[in-house]
Amino acid sequence: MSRSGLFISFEGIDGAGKSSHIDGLAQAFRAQGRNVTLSREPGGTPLAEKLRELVLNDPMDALTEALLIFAARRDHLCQVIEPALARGDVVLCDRFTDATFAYQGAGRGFDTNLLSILERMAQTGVAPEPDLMREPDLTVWFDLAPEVAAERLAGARVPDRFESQPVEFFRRVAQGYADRAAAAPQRFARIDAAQDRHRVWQQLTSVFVRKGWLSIMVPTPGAVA
Ligand SMILES: Nc1ncnc2c1ncn2[C@@H]1O[C@H](COP(=O)(O)OP(=O)(O)OP(=O)(O)O)[C@@H](O)[C@H]1O
Ligand SMILES: Cc1cn([C@H]2C[C@H](O)[C@@H](COP(=O)(O)O)O2)c(=O)[nH]c1=O
Repeated sequence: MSRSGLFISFEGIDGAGKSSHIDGLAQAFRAQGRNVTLSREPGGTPLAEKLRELVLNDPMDALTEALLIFAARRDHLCQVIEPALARGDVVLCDRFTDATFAYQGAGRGFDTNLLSILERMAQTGVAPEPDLMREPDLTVWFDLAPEVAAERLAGARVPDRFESQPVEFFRRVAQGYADRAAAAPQRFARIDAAQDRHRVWQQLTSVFVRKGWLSIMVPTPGAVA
């Protein structure tokens, strides 16, 4: 029997802890017989990865930044996400369009009406249903205070154009995520990312079990039985 694809995005401010859990979820889905496509934004295709390098490192104005991000997203949808969903894969994507509304919209103060127009242009006409604007089936939001995220990231890596922003920027980004979640509560699952890794993993997997997408609670990756 063919299975429907699932498109799941992971969001949160830099350092919230998303990436620490995405591989574990991929393993959990694979253990239950699902094919998984792992990807990230900006990025996920050779072209989009080149655009990622520019967006994360080169100075540019806000419109250029938004256009490059949506160009990368369009390529990613065409080359990776839609084909994977058509095969019935579970697509686990580290960030998607909510990041654009949170970072470029709330963080940078870019016009969100214009972002909505770009979103419709970039995300429509790729799915088999011609009028469908592709969006995630579920968005897992790792909610963490910017001060805690900054402590976790301190000294961990050389900061890029976003990571080097002051804490006030991340307060606006965090509020941007909260607003997006409030506007689409049926799509969002909030994770309290201030908990320790084990509890974050438990809360995360319980979301998937409740939806019927994972059939059992999955042990924390690396945990000794
Ligand atoms: N629950 C946790 N408690 C304490 N530290 C954590 C927790 N989860 C992750 N970390 C640590 O915080 C740092 C950031 O985690 P991670 O890279 O997973 O975040 P992220 O949301 O993917 O960040 P980014 O989007 O900036 O890549 C890492 O050093 C990681 O080991
Ligand atoms: C998709 C997307 C991302 N960003 C920012 C957010 C992060 O600072 C970086 C990506 O780095 P990560 O370590 O892979 O999380 O890009 C953005 O500003 N707008 C977006 O749409």
